[in-house]
Amino acid sequence: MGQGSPTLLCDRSKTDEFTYNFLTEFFLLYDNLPIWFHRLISFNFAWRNVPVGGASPASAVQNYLYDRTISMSLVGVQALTSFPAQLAKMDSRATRLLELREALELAGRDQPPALGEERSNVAVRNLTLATPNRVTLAEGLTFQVDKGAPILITGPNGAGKTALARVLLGLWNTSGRDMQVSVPRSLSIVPQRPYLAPGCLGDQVTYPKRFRLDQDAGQAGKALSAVGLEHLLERQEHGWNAYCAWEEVLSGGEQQRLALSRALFHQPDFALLDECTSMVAADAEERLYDGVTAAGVTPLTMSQRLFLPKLHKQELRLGVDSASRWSLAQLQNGSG
Ligand SMILES: Nc1ncnc2c1ncn2[C@@H]1O[C@H](COP(=O)(O)OP(=O)(O)OP(=O)(O)O)[C@@H](O)[C@H]1O
Repeated sequence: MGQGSPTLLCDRSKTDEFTYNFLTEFFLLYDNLPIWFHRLISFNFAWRNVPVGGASPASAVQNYLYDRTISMSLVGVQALTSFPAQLAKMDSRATRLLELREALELAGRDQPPALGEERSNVAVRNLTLATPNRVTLAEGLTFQVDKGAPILITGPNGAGKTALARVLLGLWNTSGRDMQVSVPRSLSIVPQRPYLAPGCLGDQVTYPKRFRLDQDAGQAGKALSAVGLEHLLERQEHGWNAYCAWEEVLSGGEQQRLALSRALFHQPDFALLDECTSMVAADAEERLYDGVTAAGVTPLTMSQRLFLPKLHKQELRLGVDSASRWSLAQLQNGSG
């Protein structure tokens, strides 16, 4: 390098020094950028950034090597500190894979819910009801629901009422020695918080089927009146074809009634009614349930309390303080 070179570099030294410091900081912080890039840039600036009246290129290289040693050490320390977190992530992935393998093995061994088989009743035998993280909610659960003989499934919060609904719908895994869970194909659910599909008023009643005015208006009209929502048809300017954000326009109780109207429209043989009238005025509940049974739908009613006992034949109580944590009783008032 000639004599004139340092003078030229001195003129640019302030900017270069700032850029050098900035880039060094940057690469120290974001060490996941390729190390070679860091080396290349740093070396380039170290070579050019000789301070005013100062060091030779040789000492600039020395500075660079010193910086690089520090930065590499920091990179190493950072890698070491992040290692436990990475290990935990790997461990959780491996655990999930093992769980999946176990679930697949179990599915091969135990009988899954016989969703494909046509059955005329709901039959559950020796079921161990458990959450996905294997907290047992009930053991040896056994009951049967025949057509026309509604069952009331009660229990406090967290007892497993919705969990049982999920098992019957085939959404949760089942286990238990000699276990049997058989349900008819014609089984639907009316949940506590209904899903209101984007679509017209007709679509809300016929969900998941798309509403066809010429085919569905009659049956949908009957279903809407049975749940006391016939006024919606008049209230909406476009009748069945009215569109709006239903979850904003309808009250909680109206949304629940609308969800119930779906069961009356489709008329499945059995329906899991999971606290589906919790927001409906108490004096209207009985009429709604009468409408369900009159439509030939047999309810499996999930409720925290003994609810409309005269409409149900038996009570399955979950969360009972015994070894198996459930009990089954016939209801004397069950209507025939
Ligand atoms: N996806 C899930 N993973 C793990 N545990 C769950 C899951 N869903 C529910 N649980 C647990 O399963 C237990 C039973 O829940 P479930 O919803 O069936 O109770 P419930 O009897 O319907 O209660 P509530 O009357 O409050 O609706 C609860 O302890 C709940 O925390």
